[in-house]
Amino acid sequence: MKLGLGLYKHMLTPENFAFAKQAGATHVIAHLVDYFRGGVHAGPDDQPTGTDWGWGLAGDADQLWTTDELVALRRNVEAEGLKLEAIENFDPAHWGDILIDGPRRAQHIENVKTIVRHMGEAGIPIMGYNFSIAGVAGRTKGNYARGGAPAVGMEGPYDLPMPNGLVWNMIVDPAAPTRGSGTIPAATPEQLWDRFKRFADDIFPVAEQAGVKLALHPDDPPMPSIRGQPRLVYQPSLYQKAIDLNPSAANTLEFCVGSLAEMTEGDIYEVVEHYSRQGRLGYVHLRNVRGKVPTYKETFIDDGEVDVMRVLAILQKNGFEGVIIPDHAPQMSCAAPWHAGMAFAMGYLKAGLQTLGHK
Ligand SMILES: O=C(O)[C@@H](O)[C@@H](O)[C@H](O)[C@H](O)CO
Repeated sequence: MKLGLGLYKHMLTPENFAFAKQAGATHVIAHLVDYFRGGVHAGPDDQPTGTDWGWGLAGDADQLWTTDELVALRRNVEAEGLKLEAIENFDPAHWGDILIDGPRRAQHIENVKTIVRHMGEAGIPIMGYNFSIAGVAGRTKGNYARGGAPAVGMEGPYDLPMPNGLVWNMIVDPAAPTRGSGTIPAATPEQLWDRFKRFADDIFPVAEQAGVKLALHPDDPPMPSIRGQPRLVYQPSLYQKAIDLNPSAANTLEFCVGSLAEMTEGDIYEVVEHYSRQGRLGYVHLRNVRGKVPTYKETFIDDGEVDVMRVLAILQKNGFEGVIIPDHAPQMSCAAPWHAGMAFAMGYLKAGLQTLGHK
């Protein structure tokens, strides 16, 4: 097992790569979608929570990530003595119509094929993704964690219908907020699973050929529906449905222990055992929480309901050799809230890995 650090797009800098290295990381997971562009956020280093118009503006629909820029990113990470393990999240501007089965679905499928091929050419092995219509929506922020540290959680369901022009909690039609253009029709769970199966059937063969694995994140937060739209993996057993849907070696999991622990069903240790035994974990988000949806709260990694050391031991027992990242953490009261919170989480994970014999 290897320790990594996830960095948002605006944090992909030599200084933050050096921070990752100093905090004990050997790998980086890079977000290339700018969640903070044109939205309402407490601050750029914070986790995005957004407003009823989501996190902010999606990217340029016509500008896919090129092989050259992916190679440059990988080389920048390697220049600091780290490895680039994965890119996390497609840009809703590039793939949104796959999620809502919109008129540009065929083009968006070609976009994803192109991005996956470019990743293979650039030598980046994993693409983390979150197959969700409403996206990471409905989270709240508060002084939820130890010592009143700012953290993310949920304060109840979030059912406000999604306006047209919003997909995956980001604005894909910049004119929509001023034009007012109605709401997206509610899909059915069957329709969502059909969209996922068609995506899998179209993309996994291309990913296999490109030498890239796709890693599916569970719903965050893992509610059966958010904003009137169904969710795909909101209970642990649904991860198995996603795995069984397509036997491709490219079909792996972005195994978020925090989101899984927020689910109302399952025993987290049995869940970790069940999925790590199958050898289908692309990489792991290892963070801690108290409570379940719709009112869970994120905690410092040592202070939640999950015995993180026990999770590490199960992953080790089942031979997981991939990357583990804290994903996100409560912020700490000091000059560098995000970095301090992340450093605490990294130190804890590093100690846990060392107790299992990892350097
Ligand atoms: O704030 C964050 O970074 C999280 O919301 C992500 O872990 C997100 O859940 C994943 O990237 C999947 O979309």
